[in-house]
Amino acid sequence: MTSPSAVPPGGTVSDYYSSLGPLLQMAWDDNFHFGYWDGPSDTRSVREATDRFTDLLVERLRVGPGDRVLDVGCGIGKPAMRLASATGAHVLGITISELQVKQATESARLAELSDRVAFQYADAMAMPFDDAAFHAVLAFESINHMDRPTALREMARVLRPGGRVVLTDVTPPSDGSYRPEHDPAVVTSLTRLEDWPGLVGDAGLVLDELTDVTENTKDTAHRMIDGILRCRREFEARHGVSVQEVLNTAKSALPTVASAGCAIVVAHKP
Ligand SMILES: C[S@@+](CC[C@H](N)C(=O)[O-])C[C@H]1O[C@@H](n2cnc3c(N)ncnc32)[C@H](O)[C@@H]1O
Repeated sequence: MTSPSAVPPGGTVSDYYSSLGPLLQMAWDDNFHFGYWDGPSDTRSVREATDRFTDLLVERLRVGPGDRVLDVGCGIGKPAMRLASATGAHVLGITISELQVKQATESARLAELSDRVAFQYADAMAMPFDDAAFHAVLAFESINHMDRPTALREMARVLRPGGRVVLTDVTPPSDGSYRPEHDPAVVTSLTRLEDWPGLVGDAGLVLDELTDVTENTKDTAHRMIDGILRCRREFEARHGVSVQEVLNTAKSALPTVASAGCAIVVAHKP
């Protein structure tokens, strides 16, 4: 477990996760993404619901043993390890945070998956990989931190013909309250669900699925708040930093995510 550091003014995505990551791990899970529940009668825990969401994306990748999958914005590696275990594929996770590379690499070593799962620092908007290097690309709740057209073009470039891109995006609250010009966040931006067919087509990909899963992910916000309240004392004792301080430094992204929706996008390279 690492200790949080403050996000400097104008801080980067990497600063944001250095600050919020340790709190997310304690209050939520090592999966840094939304949970997926079938409805009010679904009693899955946060761990189960976040793994479930991973499984729903993994099945859409359609990969198997020997395939090479790129996990764009891999967090601390939990989805990549689950993907490799479930499919037998080789997975390379990239993130813009050196700290996450370190944590994810250590987790893969402990899980004895280092022969098939690796992590490296790389910017998804300028990837250091050859064209057509991967059979499939996963981007789980990471493209909201990127310039979408640039990131999608890069994903299309490194993908083999016939390969699939499977991603989730955070969508604006349906009440129209999201105002990009009022959001000082440098770390996240939202786009409407209706923009996705155009984004995919402009990147040279063919859209296979666009599903609004907001009804399934909407419990994420209140469960995360519950988690933060539950671990508050333990977090502050362990890290010597107040939870409020962490939330203040991360607040550029939190108000939007708290009432945001979620979409699954699947596309392939012709
Ligand atoms: C919400 S987390 C999701 C992590 C992981 N996919 C998961 O589901 O647990 C967003 C991730 O995107 C990464 N990220 C954001 N911008 C990036 C960029 N330009 N290049 C590579 N990774 C980036 C962050 O470092 C972080 O790992």
